[in-house]
Amino acid sequence: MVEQSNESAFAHEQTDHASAELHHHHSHATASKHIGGHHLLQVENLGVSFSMYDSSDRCFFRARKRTVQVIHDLSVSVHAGEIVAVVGASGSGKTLLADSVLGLFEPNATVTGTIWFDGRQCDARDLERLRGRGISLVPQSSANLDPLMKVGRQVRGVAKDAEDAKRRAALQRELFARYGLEPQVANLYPFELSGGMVRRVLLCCALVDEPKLIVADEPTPGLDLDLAVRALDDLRSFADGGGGVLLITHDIELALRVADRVAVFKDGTVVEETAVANFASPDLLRHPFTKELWRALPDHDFDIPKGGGTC
Ligand SMILES: Nc1ncnc2c1ncn2[C@@H]1O[C@H](COP(=O)(O)OP(=O)(O)OP(=O)(O)O)[C@@H](O)[C@H]1O
Ligand code: NI
Repeated sequence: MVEQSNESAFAHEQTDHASAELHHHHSHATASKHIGGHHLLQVENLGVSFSMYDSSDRCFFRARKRTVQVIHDLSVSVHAGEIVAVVGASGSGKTLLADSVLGLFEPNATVTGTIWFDGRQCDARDLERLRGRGISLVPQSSANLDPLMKVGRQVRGVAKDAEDAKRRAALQRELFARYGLEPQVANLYPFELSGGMVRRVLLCCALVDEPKLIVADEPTPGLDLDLAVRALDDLRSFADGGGGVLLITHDIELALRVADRVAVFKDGTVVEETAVANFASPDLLRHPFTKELWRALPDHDFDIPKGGGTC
């Protein structure tokens, strides 16, 4: 049961008790400002909770609301040029983190904390405005494509004016060429695409908006290993071109192949944010859960691709 009164998503929080948060941050203005300006994305002390009717209470008229805290005290950051992988178990709240960064809030959600993007502190409305204009989502599945619209038109998206339409058309052709999609793919409908083509089309949809940050929510499930690796390579080249990527995945092996840093997500929070290079040895990992993840890796002499970022 969803409460419709929009009890408070972020925007509301910004006016009341998050104003306390704002003040809190001002009290260490230098540190916070430095952090906020230094990173492309900085999420600090994010909390997401939902108010719900208690399903154990069978009498409708007596139904009481309760609050479920799904994300608490979560901090994570992404520099320009960097892929930060958020790894964690299913159902632990990873998608809610993605939604929060994109300013997508359920009506029964209460979101607290601070999000900076490109040096600016953002409230819910700012994040909504940034969606597709700075921050773009690469969603998990073709369910995000319109089944009745040719993919070329979907990739080009909605243009502001004639000039923007021209720019988008040129960029769509360029992106198709870059990602190995034949020009005539633009005239196909989503059902005519293979799994690998869908993945590249979804990436092109995000890239045509020329974002600074891509949030990729589980971009690899359902792809065979070869395609999964190529999907991540595409994100890598975006980051190498100066973009930032928040890569949400439960596949730590793939994350270690492509990311610079890993944020380990457990029970609704990030318990450790560490350079990929630290996965070379469990002694370099701090949290017991991260060490556990390390032990679960099938092959411990994998290639650590690069030195990894430092914070
Ligand atoms: N609107 C909502 N009201 C109540 N609970 C919600 C709502 N949206 C999400 N949740 C709960 O939040 C929890 C985290 O969900 P989320 O989808 O973020 O997890 P996830 O880590 O992305 O999982 P997966 O790996 O399966 O994609 C789930 O238990 C879900 O039931
Ligand atoms: Ni998810």
